[in-house]
Amino acid sequence: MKEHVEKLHALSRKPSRRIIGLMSGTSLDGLDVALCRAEGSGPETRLQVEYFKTVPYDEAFRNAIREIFAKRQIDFQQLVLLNPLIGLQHGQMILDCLTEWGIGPQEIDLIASHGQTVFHAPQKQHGVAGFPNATLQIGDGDHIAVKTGIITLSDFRQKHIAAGGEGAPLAVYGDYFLFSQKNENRILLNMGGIANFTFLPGNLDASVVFTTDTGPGNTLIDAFTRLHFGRPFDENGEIAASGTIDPALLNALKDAPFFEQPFPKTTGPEVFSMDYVKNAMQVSGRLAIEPKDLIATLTQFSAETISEAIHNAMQKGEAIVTENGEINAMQSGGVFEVYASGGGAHNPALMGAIGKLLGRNIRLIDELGVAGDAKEAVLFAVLANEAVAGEAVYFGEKKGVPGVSMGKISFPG
Ligand SMILES: Nc1ncnc2c1ncn2[C@@H]1O[C@H](COP(=O)(O)OP(=O)(O)OP(=O)(O)O)[C@@H](O)[C@H]1O
Ligand SMILES: CC(=O)N[C@H]1[C@@H]2OC[C@@H](O2)[C@@H](O)[C@@H]1O[C@H](C)C(=O)O
Repeated sequence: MKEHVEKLHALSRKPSRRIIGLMSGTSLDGLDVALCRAEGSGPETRLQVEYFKTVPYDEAFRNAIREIFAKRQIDFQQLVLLNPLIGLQHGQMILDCLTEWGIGPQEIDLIASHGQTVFHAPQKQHGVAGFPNATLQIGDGDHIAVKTGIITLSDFRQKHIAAGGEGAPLAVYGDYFLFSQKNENRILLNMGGIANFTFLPGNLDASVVFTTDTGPGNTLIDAFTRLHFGRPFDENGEIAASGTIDPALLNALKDAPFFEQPFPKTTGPEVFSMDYVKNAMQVSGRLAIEPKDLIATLTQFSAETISEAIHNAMQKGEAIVTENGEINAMQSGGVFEVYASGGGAHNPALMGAIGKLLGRNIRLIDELGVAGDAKEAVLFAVLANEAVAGEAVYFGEKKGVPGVSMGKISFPG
């Protein structure tokens, strides 16, 4: 119906847009809902977070997702049923947030929905000849649009893959638009289930902006804290702080092809799973390790792989992009600031270890005006803002940051 297209056209010309960004990540802790007001677009984007809430998932919903999450073999019907159910649940969670905030759905211009990643399979990881990079996010956007009455953009990662990327990390676009600062080289480190970072050069050159996953953030710490301690995560890193790092197990954990791959690269719990850890325990002869020592070692594993990735990317180097578009090193001269976000920023054991390994104070993204827990949801609001109101931005020829608009549009009627 053309009224919808006309509405979209009108909101692309509004001086500012109210956009709800949604993120539910690999930790399955809940849905992050960020109500943002965005003005302008691209590097001129100005964004204010008006409201933010993480709506926790109940145990039954979380378990239903876990049945199919990051698994090679699943009950196919469960996947099909969850696709609309997650859309409906997310739609209801948005309506509940709006009621709590005293805002009507008609006051919102757009929803930007990440959906739930159920399987991430970059070519380098699946290795199946003739098949492309692949990733799947479910939680259908049409269901969110119809449930809320709000135009919804969803399924952002497919365009990134279609344009040559691995479908992640997508944070890089919003990171560049919102957090670049002249004369300060910045690393924005996000530690969710999986950790990633964006490099923002102090000369603001978009063609040098770069992003990559580094490996596990909290996913393994969470899984083994759940198994051995019956808690969802190692609150404030207390278990890690009470344990001793096991060097043999740590070495075995770090022995994976992912860590040898050039930047940019992406991964997920498909690789960094409980079986991955059990295999490393076997290889290193540490099957009987004390649970608290295991948590300490897994925390150090995340800290070392994060720090080494940042260190390797930031070393002095001439070549930034190799002939085939891979990243060699940054022209940072080793001078940069690190700003952390995501749940891992609340874990002092992890933060402390990274600071020690990098020999610098790790700052919090909150200093730059956005709460660390809200950042990923905010970044999807930025992607939706770009899709409806942005101009083309050229990010150079390197891999991982194609200059394309992302998100599929669902109209409510
Ligand atoms: N106080 C705390 N102490 C230790 N860890 C914490 C604390 N608060 C949150 N976390 C960690 O943060 C995790 C949630 O992080 P976050 O919401 O950023 O992940 P996500 O968005 O689901 O993952 P991803 O970014 O990989 O998709 C929790 O599962 C837990 O491991
Ligand atoms: C496939 C997928 O969902 N990847 C997530 C995950 O969580 C962190 C890391 O792995 C990152 O690559 C990505 O999310 C963020 C939001 C991103 O795309 O920037």
